[in-house]
Amino acid sequence: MFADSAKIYIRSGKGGDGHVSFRRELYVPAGGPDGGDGGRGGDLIFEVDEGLNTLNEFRHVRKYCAKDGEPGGKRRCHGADGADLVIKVPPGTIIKETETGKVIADMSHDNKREIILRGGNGGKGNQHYATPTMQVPKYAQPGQPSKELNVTLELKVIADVGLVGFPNVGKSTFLSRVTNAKPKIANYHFTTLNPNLGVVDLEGTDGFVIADIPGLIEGASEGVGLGHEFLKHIERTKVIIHMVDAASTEGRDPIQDIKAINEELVSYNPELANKPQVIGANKCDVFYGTEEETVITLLKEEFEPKGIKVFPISAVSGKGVKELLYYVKEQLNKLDQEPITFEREYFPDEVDYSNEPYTVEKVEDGLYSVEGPRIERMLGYTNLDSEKGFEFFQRFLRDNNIIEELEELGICEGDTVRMYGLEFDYYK
Ligand SMILES: Nc1nc2c(ncn2[C@@H]2O[C@H](COP(=O)(O)OP(=O)(O)OP(=O)(O)O)[C@@H](O)[C@H]2O)c(=O)[nH]1
Ligand SMILES: [Mg+2]
Repeated sequence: MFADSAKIYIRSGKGGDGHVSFRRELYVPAGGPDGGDGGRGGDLIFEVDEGLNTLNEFRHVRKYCAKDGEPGGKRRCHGADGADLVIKVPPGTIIKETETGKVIADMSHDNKREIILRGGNGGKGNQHYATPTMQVPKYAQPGQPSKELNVTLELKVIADVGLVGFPNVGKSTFLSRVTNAKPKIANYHFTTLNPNLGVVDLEGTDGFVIADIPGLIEGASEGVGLGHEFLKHIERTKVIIHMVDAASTEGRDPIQDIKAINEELVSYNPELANKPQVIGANKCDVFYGTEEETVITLLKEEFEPKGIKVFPISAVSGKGVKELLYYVKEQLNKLDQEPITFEREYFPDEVDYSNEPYTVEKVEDGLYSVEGPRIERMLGYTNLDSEKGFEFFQRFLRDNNIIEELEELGICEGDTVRMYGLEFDYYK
């Protein structure tokens, strides 16, 4: 079965915690701190594998986690780094955040490898925290937490040209006529359920790729029929060949058909209206006498003033097909050669923690405590050893009104503030 989308859960590795330990040597009564640093957590990486062309594998495994970093050890022992996890995807895979549908990465063209979630840094061991005033630091930095996300993978067909139209108008017949592809052709609706790709080998040119998109119907943009699943493939094509049953073999009006499909395209994505479009007025071999001229003239009068050229063709006999292909190639050449890529809209690293709660409490006279996941996280990220880190820490307390709250509780100079095993003296 062809899978063109999959939902998975991904997680980077957590950083290993820093270690708290003290040197113990014979004849040395109180050795200094020697707790080692934790290892880095593994990154979660997506990589293009040119040999893949479906997302089938993601049907079986839905959870992907990079390895956590090991904690630091005694005697300055550095914890091992966690292994990265590399997820292989076919070219043209788009990674979106599941809940918002925002694009995280577009794995196509030059983008062959991208780190989607970074592993957490390892925490520093207590060996780093000895200062002249604190000889026995009982604190080590926790490792940075892992990052997790639910993502949706979508495989978009990368073709220069998309064949769109109602079911049964002859899209697959056309594809089989002009390319090496061998799609199923039959006289019923929705013969094609998955997009087929084919390469057009056009004399004197470097050819191009056509995708045969499954039949669209009214309401496709709202998910009716099979359209919704496949409309997204059209977004990536540069030129649209709009196939229509000009001979009305099923009794429908070709002009109304074209208008209906174009409305679906635009309501799915208004930018689709800007793509160059060419009409393949198919099944012209069915006409008798002057019928063809009458219908083609009507089509031309309706669409050519809008810049959409009409080509009478027969996908079965091959009549008119070459002319249409050369015109399509001309349109492709006119376009700016920039490949279509999807811009990044979602940034997993910029998760907003500003709503996480914290508590500021008076434990006893002269002792206060500040706690909460946000505080712990901040301490985990901050190297209090460095001047910059300490400045950041103070600014954080001020910006988040923590100092203000402490003052409201009646803190005085020289009192102690406890945060996750760390103790600070309060001075204005
Ligand atoms: N007379 C005639 N019949 C055609 C022509 N092109 C296609 N057909 C017939 O129309 C029917 C549908 O053709 P397909 O190529 O399967 O149509 P499709 O647009 O791919 O259909 P779906 O995959 O169902 O959307 C088949 O019976 C074809 O033989 C043509 O140029 N002339
Ligand atoms: Mg078909």
